[in-house]
Amino acid sequence: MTTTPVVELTDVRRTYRSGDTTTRALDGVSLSFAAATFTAVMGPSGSGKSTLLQCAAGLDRADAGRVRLAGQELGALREPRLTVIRRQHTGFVFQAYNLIDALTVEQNVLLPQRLCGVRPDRAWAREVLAKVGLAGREDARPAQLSGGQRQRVALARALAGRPAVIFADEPTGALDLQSGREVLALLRSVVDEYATAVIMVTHDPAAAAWADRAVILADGRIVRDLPEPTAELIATEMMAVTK
Ligand SMILES: Nc1ncnc2c1ncn2[C@@H]1O[C@H](COP(=O)(O)OP(=O)(O)OP(=O)(O)O)[C@@H](O)[C@H]1O
Repeated sequence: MTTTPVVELTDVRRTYRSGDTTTRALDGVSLSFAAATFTAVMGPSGSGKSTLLQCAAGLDRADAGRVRLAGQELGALREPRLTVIRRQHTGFVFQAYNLIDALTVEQNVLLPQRLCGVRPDRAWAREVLAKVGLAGREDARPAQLSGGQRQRVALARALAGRPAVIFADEPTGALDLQSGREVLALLRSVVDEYATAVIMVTHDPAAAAWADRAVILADGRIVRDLPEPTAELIATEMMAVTK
C-alpha cells in the first residue's frame, strides 16, 4: 500500500545571514513522513533540528527545495493561506508548554479552534483531556498543575484540532524522568490510535527510542536514518557524528 506522505521535504535548504556570517542551517535535506509514524530528529547542537521542524511546519520558509504539508506545497503559499494550512493540519508541543496562565485547562485546549473561527468542540476537548489523563482538571489553571500535567495539556491542545501531524520540540526537555515517560507514551499512543504523524526533536536517545525512526542531522544534512532505533544504537550513532 502506498500512502501520500503527510510531510515531505525535497532538497530543502535554509541559510541564515547575519552581518558577514552565513550559516547553512539546512543543506539539502530530503525526508518524508507518513501518517501513523513517530520520528525522532536528533543531532548535535546547531545541526539544524529546529530549523527542520520550522520549515516542515511552514513556520519558516526554505530558500530552496520543496516542502509539502498535507498535500500542499508550502513555498507557493502566501501567509494567510499558510496559517490556515498550519491550523488545519498541524499541532505543536514545545519544551516550555506555551500555555496561557490566565485561561483554564479546557480554554487552553480550545484556544486554537477559537483562533481559527471554528465553533469550539467541548466534547472533543474533554475527550482529548481524558486521553492525556486529565479528566476532571478542565477548570484548573496551568499554575495549579505539575510540569508533566502542563505538557499533557499542551498535547491535548495539539490534538484538539485533529491534526495530521504533531511537531514536538524537546517535549520532555523540562520534565523529570517519569513525567517525560508519560508524555512519550502518550505521543506513542497518539501515533498508534489516531494515525497522527509525530515529528519530535530530542537530545535524549532514550526518548528517541520511543519513535519508529531516528533521523540524525549534522551540519544541516541527514547523516543517519535509523529504523526501529534502540537507545543504545542512537547513543552510539550520535557519538560517531559528534566526534
Ligand atoms: N534566526 C537565526 N539567525 C541566524 N542563525 C540562525 C538562526 N536560527 C538558527 N541559526 C543557526 O542555524 C544553525 C542551526 O540552528 P538550529 O536551531 O536549527 O539547530 P538545532 O540543531 O536545533 O540546535 P539546538 O540543539 O542547539 O537547539 C545554527 O548554527 C544556528 O546558530
